[in-house]
Amino acid sequence: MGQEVRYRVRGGRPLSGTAFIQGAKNAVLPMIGAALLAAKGRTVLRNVPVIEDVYRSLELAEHVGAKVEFHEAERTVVIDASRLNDPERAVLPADIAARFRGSVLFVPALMHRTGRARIEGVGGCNLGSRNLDFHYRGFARLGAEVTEDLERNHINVEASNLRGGRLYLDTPSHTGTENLIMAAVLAPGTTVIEHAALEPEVLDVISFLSAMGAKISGGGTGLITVEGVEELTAVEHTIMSDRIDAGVFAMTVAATGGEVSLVGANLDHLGVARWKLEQMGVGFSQEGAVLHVTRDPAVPLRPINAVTSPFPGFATDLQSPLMALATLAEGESYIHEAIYDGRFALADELNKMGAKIEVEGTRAIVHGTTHLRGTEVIAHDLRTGAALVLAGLVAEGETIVAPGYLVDRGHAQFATRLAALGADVERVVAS
Ligand SMILES: CC(=O)N[C@H]1[C@@H](OP(=O)(O)OP(=O)(O)OC[C@H]2O[C@@H](n3ccc(=O)[nH]c3=O)[C@H](O)[C@@H]2O)O[C@H](CO)[C@@H](O)[C@@H]1O
Ligand SMILES: C=C(OP(=O)(O)O)C(=O)O
Repeated sequence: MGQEVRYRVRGGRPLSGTAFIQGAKNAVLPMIGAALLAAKGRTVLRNVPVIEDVYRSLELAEHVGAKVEFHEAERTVVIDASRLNDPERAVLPADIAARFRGSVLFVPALMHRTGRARIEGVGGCNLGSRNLDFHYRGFARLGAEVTEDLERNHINVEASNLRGGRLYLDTPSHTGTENLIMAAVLAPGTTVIEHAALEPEVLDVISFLSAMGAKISGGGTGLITVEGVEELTAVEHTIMSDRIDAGVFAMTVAATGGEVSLVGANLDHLGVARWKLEQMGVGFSQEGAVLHVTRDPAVPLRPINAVTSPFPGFATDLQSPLMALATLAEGESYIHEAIYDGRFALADELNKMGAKIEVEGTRAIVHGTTHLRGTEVIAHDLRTGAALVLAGLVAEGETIVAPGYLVDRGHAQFATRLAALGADVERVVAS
């Protein structure tokens, strides 16, 4: 992982001012994979967040044969995938692919462009069991041959003859839906995906693919139909704003108190999280593309009950900052994590800071109000890291959150953007 990054946070300041919400991590990653489907021209992606997962994704794109430019100041990525046709290079090596979940989103382009893919590792946040069976079984139903090399822990996909088919997802998997759409767009015939994901990022990916020439209908209804086309064209697309980044900033304001404008945030994309935060005492008002968030620090936060579920339910990625926020509420909050069985590693870290959280399986009770004290805590995953920075901003004294790489996987310029609101937070790099 190279340099050691940590976040040093000192609590006690209310936040005020303007924060710029980044482009969505979970939209740009599938779009980098989708850009590789275009055999001609150059794809231009705008509003790309400058985060570690995007670096990894671009490294992977180069590894398989695409030409990539990342103009960071302009938040623009240019991808030329015209020479991506060498089956020998159709490999997702563990040293890159195991560092982020989005690596699995390269498989459809490799299948279509080279006829095969070898997956040597797929990473992402360590959230307990995270299967990819819907992806592999879906590829197989579309005509691919998927085999597992148990000795090496590799998955081999041979796909010389993809064609449309009827698919059903047991749960509406977010990347599963994107991956199966991408596998279907260039496969002759009709593909139907039942019980498809409804997340706004999935719809953004559909609109990107549609601009490229794909024929996709039913996005946002749970029943998606794809008519295979012969080729896709490289286009320009502006990535939607990141609803999880927006939710984390809104919850941080909820924790410290204050008034903040979130440029680019869309209240509708917060789904149920919006209503939960309002019940806790947070004020929202949307003015065009700017979301105003207020919380009066003199009025105690109310406790909350939340169950994570696919969009528009309470987003699992916002469950960690909600848990940190609930430690400040007056009374008992109940959280049921229904998507990932490994998301509660945060509770022990918050307890080290003085929180009182009991975990039983996938349910947690947060006893508030607690007075948080700064200490050294571990970011077990991306959102745990962000939640601990949030907790540090209301804790007495200094909180050190490490490894910072995990926060940097998904939040761009996190310390800089919080500091612009008056927070005392630094990203420290030890060599
Ligand atoms: C890169 C990206 O977009 N990541 C997001 C995506 O992850 P990701 O797409 O991996 O999440 P899924 O929606 O696929 O996972 C949801 C649940 O379904 C299970 N499952 C999923 C696929 C499968 O083949 N078999 C299976 O059993 C998973 O173990 C999990 O319990 O959606 C999650 C849920 O909103 C978010 O937390 C992640 O930030
Ligand atoms: C779980 C997350 O990401 P990933 O799926 O990339 O691990 C997340 O964004 O919180």
